[in-house]
Amino acid sequence: MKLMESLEKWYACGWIRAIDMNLARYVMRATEDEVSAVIAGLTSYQLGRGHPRLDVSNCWQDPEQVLALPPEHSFSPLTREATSPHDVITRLGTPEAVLKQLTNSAATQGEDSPLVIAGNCVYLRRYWRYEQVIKHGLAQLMQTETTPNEDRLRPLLTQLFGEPDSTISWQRMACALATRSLFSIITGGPGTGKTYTVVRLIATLQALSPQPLRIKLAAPTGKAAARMTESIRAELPKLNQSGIQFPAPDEATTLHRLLGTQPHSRAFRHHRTNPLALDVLIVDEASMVDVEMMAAIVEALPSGARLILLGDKDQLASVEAGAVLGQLCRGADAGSYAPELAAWLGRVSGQSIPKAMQQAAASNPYLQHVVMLRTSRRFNAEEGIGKLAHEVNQQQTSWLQKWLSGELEANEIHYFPVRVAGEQRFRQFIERGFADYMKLLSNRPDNAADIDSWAAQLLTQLTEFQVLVAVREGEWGVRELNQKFALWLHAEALRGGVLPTWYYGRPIMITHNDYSLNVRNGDIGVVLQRAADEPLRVALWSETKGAESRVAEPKATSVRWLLPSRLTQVESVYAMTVHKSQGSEFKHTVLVVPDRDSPVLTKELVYTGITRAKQQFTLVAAAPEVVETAVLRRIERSGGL
Ligand SMILES: Nc1ncnc2c1ncn2[C@@H]1O[C@H](COP(=O)(O)OP(=O)(O)OP(=O)(O)O)[C@@H](O)[C@H]1O
Repeated sequence: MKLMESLEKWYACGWIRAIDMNLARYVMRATEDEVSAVIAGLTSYQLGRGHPRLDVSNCWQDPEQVLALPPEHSFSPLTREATSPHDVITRLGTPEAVLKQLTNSAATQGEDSPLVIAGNCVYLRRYWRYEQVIKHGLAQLMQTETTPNEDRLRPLLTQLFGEPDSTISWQRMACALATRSLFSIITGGPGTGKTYTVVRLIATLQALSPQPLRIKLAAPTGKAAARMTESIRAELPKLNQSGIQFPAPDEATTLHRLLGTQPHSRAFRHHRTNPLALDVLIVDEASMVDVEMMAAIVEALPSGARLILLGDKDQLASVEAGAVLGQLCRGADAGSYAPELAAWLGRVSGQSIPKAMQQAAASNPYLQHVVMLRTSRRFNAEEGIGKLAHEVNQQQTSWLQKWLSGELEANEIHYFPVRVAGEQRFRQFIERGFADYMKLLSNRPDNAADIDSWAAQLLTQLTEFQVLVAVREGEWGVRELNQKFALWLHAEALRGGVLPTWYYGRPIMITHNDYSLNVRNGDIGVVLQRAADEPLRVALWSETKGAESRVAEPKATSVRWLLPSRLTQVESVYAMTVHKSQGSEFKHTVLVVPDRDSPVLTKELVYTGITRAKQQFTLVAAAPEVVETAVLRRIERSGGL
């Protein structure tokens, strides 16, 4: 079989996407070179899995593993006829021969060729360009020195963080470091004080600037932006009470809104020649930002503006290509600061950077601009959610095994073994979890004036108990569990046992952006009737007002109503995927791990699930060994930043 025929077979089996095959066919027509065509198809396929490039040497070492082929659940009868990844790779030639052939191919030559080679890696040109924009943009920001006068900074830090004591305050260090250049990252797990620090950083930057700075706050999703606004709103009065006054920033907005989406176009309104009007851009939940968005942010920054990224580097990366924050923070746990920088930080903070964290030449240059916050103020690192999150993040399974086997008593965290999803005990658990929601649902006020606040209560109630799942399909997938939960919870109302698409009390998640309706992917709503004789309507939070509203002003909660017929892409949200839960927190978070292992079960996924919990976390899993295997698997995203 010819190489292209093998690829066609993979496509017919559903192993690769139409877009991957079409690119391979296009390159084949344009170059008549099978090697270039197959590599183009594989590069596109890897992109669909979140990798901005195909790492040839890596892939050649273990093609099945690197390409995750054949897929876990390949039901196509054609599968038996498909050539193995190992066979296809071997027939392409050695990595050196393939790279040489690609270098001489029309597929990589000229400004408009579809592929680019960089070292041992192959990129689709667009994604190579995104990485270049980020690399060059960040390099420029990092090189722009803005080191303030030490005698001015030192007292400011003391005023904001108190007198230095013997315990190193990474928050103080983060604030100091961010004043030195136009780029910085503050990373840390939940409750480590990223918001606490950034509010003080805003105060510091305003105090150091001769004129008021235009500071913008943004996040990748509407939910994350709303949470950022809330966290900052809660933190501001504490500072103001201690006598520190500074102009409050506007409410956080989504990155899409900030950059200005345009109908039917990937391009934003703000870019290199029409930059944003701001002096400081602070991006929260930066782990969710993919390479394309990061390139757009960097391009749209006006000259002289500062970029500050906040986020948890250990969380799942965006489903789109690239794990930007993870790559920029490579090595942040160990820390690495140049001695000259460490000395300066020591002088302005009154505390010393540990010797082990001082190195003349760090392998990752971004680390000079990264501070990792290490102490959670919300969770106790020694027990409960904090301990579990820590052990999972460190991929330590001995404590986990003890907990899963019931040997350890633990507060806040519960392990609930469930063999099959239909189990009565599981049903009762779910019914208990949604009991308050269901009760509220059955208590619709008679007075029309109270309807909006009742709907707001219901929307708030949906953040009290949330089931998160790892996979979409199968008994433990989001689709089947949502159906099951709906039938359990609404058994009486749905007498025939059939679920209509729209029914009273259905909680929904919007699954795509619709700018004409002002709804965003990830927005949560609930289907209600404002009165018995009224049609069903979807209640949603009214979106934040962006630039018109200041964080210092009290939050005006409002609900808006849409007819279901206007919403074309929604899902029920009794359960949601861990990916969709990023940027949100729930009082009681339940993570459901399927009964069989799969490559999507990773420590990043489990960690992200656990850290969505504010007060209680329940792990539902049929087999503890699947959880352990997941914790031992890391996501390796190839990228060139
Ligand atoms: N140095 C500190 N002194 C006193 N309180 C602090 C300090 N740092 C943080 N806190 C408090 O700890 C809580 C968590 O901090 P914060 O919300 O800033 O964390 P975070 O990293 O932004 O959390 P997340 O992103 O998970 O919401 C807040 O109530 C904050 O006021």
